[in-house]
Amino acid sequence: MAMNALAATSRNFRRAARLLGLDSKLEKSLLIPFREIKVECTIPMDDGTLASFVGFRVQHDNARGPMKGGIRYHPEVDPDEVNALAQLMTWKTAVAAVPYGGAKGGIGCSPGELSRSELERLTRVFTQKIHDLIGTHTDVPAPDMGTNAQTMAWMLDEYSKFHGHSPAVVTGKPIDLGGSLGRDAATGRGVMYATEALLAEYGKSISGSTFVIQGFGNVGSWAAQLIHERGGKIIALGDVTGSIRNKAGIDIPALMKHRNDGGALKDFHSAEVMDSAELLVHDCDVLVPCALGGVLNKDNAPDVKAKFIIEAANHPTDPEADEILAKKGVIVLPDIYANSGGVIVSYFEWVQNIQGFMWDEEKVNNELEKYMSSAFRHIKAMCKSLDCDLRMGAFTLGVNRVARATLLRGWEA
Ligand SMILES: NC(=O)C1=CN([C@@H]2O[C@H](COP(=O)(O)OP(=O)(O)OC[C@H]3O[C@@H](n4cnc5c(N)ncnc54)[C@H](O)[C@@H]3O)[C@@H](O)[C@H]2O)C=CC1
Ligand SMILES: O=C(O)CCC(=O)C(=O)O
Repeated sequence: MAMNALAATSRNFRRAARLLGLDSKLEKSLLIPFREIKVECTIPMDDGTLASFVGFRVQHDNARGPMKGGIRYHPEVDPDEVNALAQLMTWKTAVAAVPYGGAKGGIGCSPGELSRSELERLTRVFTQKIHDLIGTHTDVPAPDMGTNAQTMAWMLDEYSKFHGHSPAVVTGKPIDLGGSLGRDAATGRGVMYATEALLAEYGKSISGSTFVIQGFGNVGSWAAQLIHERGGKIIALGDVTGSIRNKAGIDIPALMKHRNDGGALKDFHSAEVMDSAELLVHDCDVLVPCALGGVLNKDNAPDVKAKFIIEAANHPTDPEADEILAKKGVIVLPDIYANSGGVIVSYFEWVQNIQGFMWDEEKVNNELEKYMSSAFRHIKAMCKSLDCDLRMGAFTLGVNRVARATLLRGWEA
């Protein structure tokens, strides 16, 4: 059973605040969100009936810049989860050293059960309800689970009806509307760079290591392709429809083709179907969760066999699981660093929109690699100076940067 996401994230924040010796009033102020928005979104469905959904945007902190974070469409979206994810964005943008604060949004819905036109109407109504609270220099949404570049195109269009053409109000847009080359792959590419950096610390590399991946959407499929390209052997993989394995390594380009042709994972010809409950505890060198939060908890952590966990998803590991995994000697690379490639390239997209100048893909990927490797060095330095694990190294790095910005702005009023 997973812990409440907000309780788990706040627990990690408080541990970091204690390690940093943060003033208790500043600690309290950093934890409370700047603003929580909850809106009713009622739309006509294709059959003529009305349906109502609840949309959220939590703007957690803006001390370091405009608030930034994705919009999730998923049935389990709730205020505590969005709040936790918004808080994680604040520490993540600080770890990545991009000039943003943190936010996250979502709508409680099942996107797979809505038609394209229903999704468009829902996105437009949600944007109408929040348009005066987001903006290029206040809060900049992006895609997350269940949303994509098309969702951002609808948000951009709806927002622009109120405020004039505003390409930098969302990132993760289609290239034709000012999206950045490389943004689609960026989170997965960042996961690959982060994995390389971590394995190198232990004298290992992607090539020759075995991987298990949960989630085969934007993040999971790009991570799988890039790990595969670098010689990593992906021996098991799963999504919401089921899981597959192949000891010799799954042929990822063939699986991509199968998926893009509309095939389900379980019908992929050159792998055997396995029980999804076994996926996260499958024997491997590196486990890469790329789907939901809370999937590694006190119930399954004792059975994890991976030596390394790369948190490509947000908040896949409970603090209770962290303790169990640490005792087993499993090294966990935390989400606020491991999946920061997405927001880093979102920053590049925003910069390009504001400058009105497009970068080529090579520049995007080279800059992404520089930001990822710099953040890793800074996290390692925090781990060394505070004698802590990678999660606390990343949290203390992020929290300290936000605390400094807050104090510099004159928090002591
Ligand atoms: N898209 C982005 O740029 C970023 C995403 N993330 C995080 O990465 C994770 C995945 O996001 P995306 O790939 O964008 O979402 P997506 O919607 O493109 O893909 C989600 C994947 O998770 C799978 N999934 C859903 N429920 C599952 C379950 N119960 N068991 C197994 N698989 C399940 C889906 O089948 C799908 O393959 C989320 O935690 C998200 O917050 C983090 C940073 C940036
Ligand atoms: O690209 C972005 O702005 C945010 C992506 C996101 O939601 C995340 O990193 O969790």
